[in-house]
Amino acid sequence: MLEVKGIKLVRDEREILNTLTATFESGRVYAILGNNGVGKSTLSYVLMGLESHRDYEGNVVFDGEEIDLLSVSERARKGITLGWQEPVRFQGLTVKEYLTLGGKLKLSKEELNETLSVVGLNNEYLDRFVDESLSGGERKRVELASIILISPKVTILDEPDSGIDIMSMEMIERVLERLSDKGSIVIIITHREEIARMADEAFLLCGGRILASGEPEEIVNFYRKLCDNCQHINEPITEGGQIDD
Ligand SMILES: Nc1ncnc2c1ncn2[C@@H]1O[C@H](COP(=O)(O)OP(=O)(O)OP(=O)(O)O)[C@@H](O)[C@H]1O
Repeated sequence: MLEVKGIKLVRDEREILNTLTATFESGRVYAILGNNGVGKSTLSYVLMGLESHRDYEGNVVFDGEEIDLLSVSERARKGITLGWQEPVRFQGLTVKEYLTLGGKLKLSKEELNETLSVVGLNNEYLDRFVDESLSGGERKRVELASIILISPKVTILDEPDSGIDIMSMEMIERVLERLSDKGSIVIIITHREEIARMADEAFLLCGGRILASGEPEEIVNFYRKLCDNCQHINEPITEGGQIDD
């Protein structure tokens, strides 16, 4: 279980995250939904433990242990992995080398091929290089395959569809299903309704706090009603007026 307890992160005297509290359980997919600039990526950096984002108040608790003082690599060793918004690029490294972590992961050909098929690539990609000779969408798919093979305990996917065409929503759904079947806590950062709908639970973020949480369909409707034409970015207001602190 991953718990976020009263996280507050301030930049330029602004509360980018504002006493944010949430609980994430194994084998479940969570969508963090919200407009540009509401704090979605910031939350993922706090969970990852990026050096630049460890000056927060509150606690991140993973399987009962406070991990606030742990670095990115220490958290990664505990099984917390982030898929970046930008597709990966590694000069001189083949897809096969990338997926097997340079040979450290002992994987059969079948396992590699099967995982590539989940992300919609065939085995001819194994000898290709993970550089600009692959399209952004192809590199994104390779990265998702790599995350499946690593089997993280927590998978944070920042805009998993960036650089991928609309036809590939099914592929993203297959990836999320595979990760949650393996027992991962999957947290997807998105502003796409189709992706939020794939989750078991959704959180709507605004002004660095959770404005609403619950069934994805419900939250998506709430998001559409409240945020689509929002004129007061990061100043959450409900129909009843300003939200209290
Ligand atoms: N170092 C910083 N100094 C000042 N403001 C910052 C800093 N880092 C982030 N912010 C601000 O914090 C807010 C939240 O940023 P964040 O990247 O988390 O938003 P987001 O919800 O992921 O947005 P997007 O959907 O555009 O990626 C933004 O208004 C951003 O400008």
